[in-house]
Amino acid sequence: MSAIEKNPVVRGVFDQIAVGIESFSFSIKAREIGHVTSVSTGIAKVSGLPGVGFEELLKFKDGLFGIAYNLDEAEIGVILLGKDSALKAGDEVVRTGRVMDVPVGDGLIGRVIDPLGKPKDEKGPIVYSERLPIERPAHAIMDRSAVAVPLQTGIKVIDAMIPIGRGQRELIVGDRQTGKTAIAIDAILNQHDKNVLCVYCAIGQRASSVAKVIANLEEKGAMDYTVVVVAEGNNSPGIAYIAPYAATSIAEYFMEKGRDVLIVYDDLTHHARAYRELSLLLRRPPGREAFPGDIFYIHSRLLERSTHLSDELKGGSLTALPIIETEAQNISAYIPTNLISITDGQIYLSPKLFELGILPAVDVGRSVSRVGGKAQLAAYRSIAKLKLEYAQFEELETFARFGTRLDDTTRKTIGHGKRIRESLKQQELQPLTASEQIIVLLALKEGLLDTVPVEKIREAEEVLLRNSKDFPEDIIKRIVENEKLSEADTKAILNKAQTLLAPFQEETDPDQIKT
Ligand SMILES: Nc1ncnc2c1ncn2[C@@H]1O[C@H](COP(=O)(O)OP(=O)(O)OP(=O)(O)O)[C@@H](O)[C@H]1O
Repeated sequence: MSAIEKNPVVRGVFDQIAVGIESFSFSIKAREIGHVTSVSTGIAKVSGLPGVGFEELLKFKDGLFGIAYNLDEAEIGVILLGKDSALKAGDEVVRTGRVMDVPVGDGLIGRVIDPLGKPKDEKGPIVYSERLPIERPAHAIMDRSAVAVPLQTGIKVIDAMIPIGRGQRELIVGDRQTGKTAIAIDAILNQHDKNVLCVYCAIGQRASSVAKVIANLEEKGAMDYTVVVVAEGNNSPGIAYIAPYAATSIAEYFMEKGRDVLIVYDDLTHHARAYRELSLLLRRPPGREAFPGDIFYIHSRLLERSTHLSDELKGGSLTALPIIETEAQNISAYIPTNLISITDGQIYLSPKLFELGILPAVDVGRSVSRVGGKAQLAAYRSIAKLKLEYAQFEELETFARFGTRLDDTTRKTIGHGKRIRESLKQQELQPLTASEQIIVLLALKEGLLDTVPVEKIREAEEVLLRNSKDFPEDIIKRIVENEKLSEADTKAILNKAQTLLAPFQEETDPDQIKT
């Protein structure tokens, strides 16, 4: 051994080099590159990627992405997330090793984005806290709590007769142009002081309709607590397909932070159609109405993510208002029946009522809320009878049309029912607080409006609403705090209402002359 080799410092270096050589392992990371074999609207067939996983994100040229969907041995079917006009057979495709995800975080509030997380407004780049996969498993049963807190929509007919609770999934269903979007937007506007964050997801809507919704939200200050996710009608079907999942991941982020969130899917008919288009192009076998076999599953796994989390998981909630468009009022078509069975109730909008100017055109008889009743504010119990009275009226009204002579009781029921119908009308973009609703509906239920001519009901109601601040403050506070109204409270409200309604009362029975 030479003198240099005996030097302990040099020996130490030699030892370290020896250990390094021993532990060195040579590894080559293979990068799988496939090739496009064919392209059709919204999808591409790719070969040469044997290791690709289901729903893995694939990168095409020019920043175009796709989701691996059909995994056949010879080639895979890919859903394209963008314009495919430049794509052609032979182009390279690279695996990314990850699934599709979206940016989430407080920075998204007030923003309009596309389902890929890119901004669609002119407010600069999106600032986000993390990225979440768009498809996430729904929370397990043990993670969930019962629906116990109301989600006030501000719409009288809904809050009083078809109440929605936080964590519920309530379908809004109706023909085209029956006011479906209007109901969802009113529900969003009503959350301004309720600390509920909102996500509005437009799928396949016309750009002009989406612009109108955003303008309304902005004008009423609702963008301060809303995220808008837009997949327009002219986007590729892949974008429309992922939109509700991306929006749900954004909403879930806030829910998991303990916030109450409301999400609107406008609408899932377009979503189902986009998925049908993709499935047919991917040559999946068509079933009923040419929809693929897993059409029920794509919607159930989406809506199952809405829930009310347990206190251990911070107690946040995600309430879903999916919208579905029917054709010729056919609620027994495939997609409507699927969604009716997935959700916890439905608000049915009737084109007939819409034509008659009864807005919102909610058909109370065909609408139901399967869980919200338990979460409804206690004060609404004092007006619970209204729903029954309205149903009785609707039945009798049909008979009355035949010109039969009516007895006194029937005449009174019809007169009362007409006033209920008139009082349930409500302009869009004007949600009412719970106390305002209770004042009007209590006066209605106790018959104070029965002596007001039907054509003056709106005016009389406006007087009540204008003066709603003059009603005893402690009672209003109790309504909001979910306390039951005592007999004394009811009396106090009715006394005040009676004074305000005095100028509208007619001495004779206003229905006497007409029937
Ligand atoms: N309560 C209301 N008061 C006054 N106008 C209303 C009310 N509800 C809806 N409208 C009007 O009815 C029209 C249709 O409403 P909306 O766009 O909400 O319907 P939709 O069913 O969502 O339509 P689409 O089928 O195009 O999605 C709109 O012009 C809207 O302003």
